[in-house]
Amino acid sequence: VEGPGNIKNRGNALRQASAWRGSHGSLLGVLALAVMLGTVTWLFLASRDPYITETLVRQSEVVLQPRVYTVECSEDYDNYKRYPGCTPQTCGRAIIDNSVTREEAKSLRKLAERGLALAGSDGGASILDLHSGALSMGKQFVNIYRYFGEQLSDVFSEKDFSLYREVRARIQAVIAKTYDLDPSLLYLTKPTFFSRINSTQAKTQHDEYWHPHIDKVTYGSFDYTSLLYLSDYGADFTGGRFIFMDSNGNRTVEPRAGRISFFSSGSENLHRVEEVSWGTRYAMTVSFTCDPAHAIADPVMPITPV
Ligand SMILES: O=C(O)CCC(=O)C(=O)O
Ligand SMILES: [Fe+2]
Repeated sequence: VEGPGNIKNRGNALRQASAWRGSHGSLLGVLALAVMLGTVTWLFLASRDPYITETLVRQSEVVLQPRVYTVECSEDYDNYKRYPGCTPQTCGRAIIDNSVTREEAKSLRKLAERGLALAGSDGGASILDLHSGALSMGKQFVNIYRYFGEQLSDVFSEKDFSLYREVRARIQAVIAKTYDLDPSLLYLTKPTFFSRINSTQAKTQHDEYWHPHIDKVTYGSFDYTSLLYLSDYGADFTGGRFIFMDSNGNRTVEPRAGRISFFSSGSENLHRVEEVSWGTRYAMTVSFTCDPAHAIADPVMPITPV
């Protein structure tokens, strides 16, 4: 309950304010408006993730025809021999969800889980490369074929390797079809690997998967990069979106099990992976070169001596 004193005080204050407003009214109004506008703008910008500008495809969507985004090719390809029918002439990105089934993606994830359970990085990012045999272990890598030898027949089967080959061939076919290439002129190249990422703090540079990079610079032989996602953004993990870093903003792909994202590997497709904040993210990197000298054979089940 306000006493008479308070009412009097307020009366004085109001009188003083109105006298002041008499001479400075319009200036005060403009200032107040500017401060208000500034605050609203700041709140709006601060509430947005500065790295995300546009989502190309959400986890919940199912893309049944390749969703293609064309970007101008960089000059990177000029520094390499050109292979007609393969070297990118149209560059860009594309996403497709029905070339690999979710069942197949699940089987591949199980394969990756079993392989990575043999060791794994101390930091948040582990890889398993069935071609070279490289497997993250602690702060380094081991060669599974040498290190685990015969034990591997308890971990992998011929079926796992044939599934890899089958899926690799289907990815190759969809890339060729989308970019109007001769599929027989694309060759699998290295490295090709499964990745497992969680939110454990990085212990070595190998764990720092989130840095922006250009695959053609990082891996040399790549002309087309593809990623087959083996787990679901939002359900299996959070963070971990794939981000194309264009000069006019970022464009993201939300991983979905069975989703293939493929793109030309030059600097027109600078990209990074957002840090995983919760859960575990599995993916498979499968890339192709136009240069037969950089071709590798499909991984094969090691023959165990009898
Ligand atoms: O896992 C991803 O989404 C991208 C990985 C990547 O950029 C790479 O392997 O070069
Ligand atoms: Fe990459």
